[in-house]
Amino acid sequence: MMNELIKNFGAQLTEAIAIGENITLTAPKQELRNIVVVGMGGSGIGANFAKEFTAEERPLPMEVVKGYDLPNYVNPHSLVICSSFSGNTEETLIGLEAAIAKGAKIVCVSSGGKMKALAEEHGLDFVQLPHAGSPPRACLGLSLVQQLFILKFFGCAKAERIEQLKQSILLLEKEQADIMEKAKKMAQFMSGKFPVLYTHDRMGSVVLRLRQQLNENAKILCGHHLIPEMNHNELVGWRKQEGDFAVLIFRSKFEHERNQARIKINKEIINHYTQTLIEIKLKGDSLIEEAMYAVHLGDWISWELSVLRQVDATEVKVIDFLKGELAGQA
Ligand SMILES: O=P(O)(O)OC[C@H]1O[C@@H](O)[C@@H](O)[C@@H](O)[C@@H]1O
Repeated sequence: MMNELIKNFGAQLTEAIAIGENITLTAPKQELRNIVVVGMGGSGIGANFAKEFTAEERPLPMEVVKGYDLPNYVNPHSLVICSSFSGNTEETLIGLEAAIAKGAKIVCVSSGGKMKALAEEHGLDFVQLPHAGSPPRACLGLSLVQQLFILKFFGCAKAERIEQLKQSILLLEKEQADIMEKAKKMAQFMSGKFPVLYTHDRMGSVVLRLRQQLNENAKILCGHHLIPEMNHNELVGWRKQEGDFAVLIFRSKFEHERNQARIKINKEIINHYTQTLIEIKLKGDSLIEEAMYAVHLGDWISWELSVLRQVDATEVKVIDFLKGELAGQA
């Protein structure tokens, strides 16, 4: 059941750190100049988090690819991390094959599938994830933590980030009951409304994650955007809205001070058009702790909404249907 998997998030982070502390990676043959992570859905988003968590210290540019095409600049000076929980996602496998052809330094992160077979065939670094067969989105902790360890190995993440992950586990343990209670209330607040999620640009992965979880677990559409960029477009879109919205603004201690000023004004403006706007203050002493707190709260919200809407949180039959149709057209 999805609620059991959600409940296990802290334990999953612990398991992931133990795996990360023991991974074996090999040094690149060429000096690295850039990083590309290829991954879709629940496996791609781990890279969005890892990119934000290492923004301060990472000396190399990092791009997250969620599609068929690797950037033209990928070459033997690139680190390409391919992340697919099942190891069978079409776009990610095509990206992996392209990275092999371009001679990039490659690390694969997967529980098995075709990705593991390709990694073995080409002698690539491979990080083995456990729990094959689980829904990839319920294994975010596993893939995200491995990406941080991989970045650390290549000199792109501070050791402190792992310590902050450990702190997050303690925070989640402490806050578990409160988070579950909050999630219930939030789900009631959001029920029957179109959720619009906002936060600041240093933690965009948080709202992207919640959007994905609301889509797949609660089976609803959702919008999300970031401040300040949404001040240059989406804010105008509020002017002639007639829908029923639930606006959630995730507040963080790590907002740029100008974003703090922006959020205050944004709230006043949006409140003219909808009264159903709430702020969620994220707990935690680091960006990583705040983000893990938000992931856990958001996952529970998606679960509670699935209960209210009487939908099965686990099934994603329409994605399976789509994949079947695509296979028929190969
Ligand atoms: O992590 P992998 O297996 O590549 O899956 C990536 C994504 O694939 C989709 O089709 C769904 O199954 C998503 O829930 C999943 O996050």
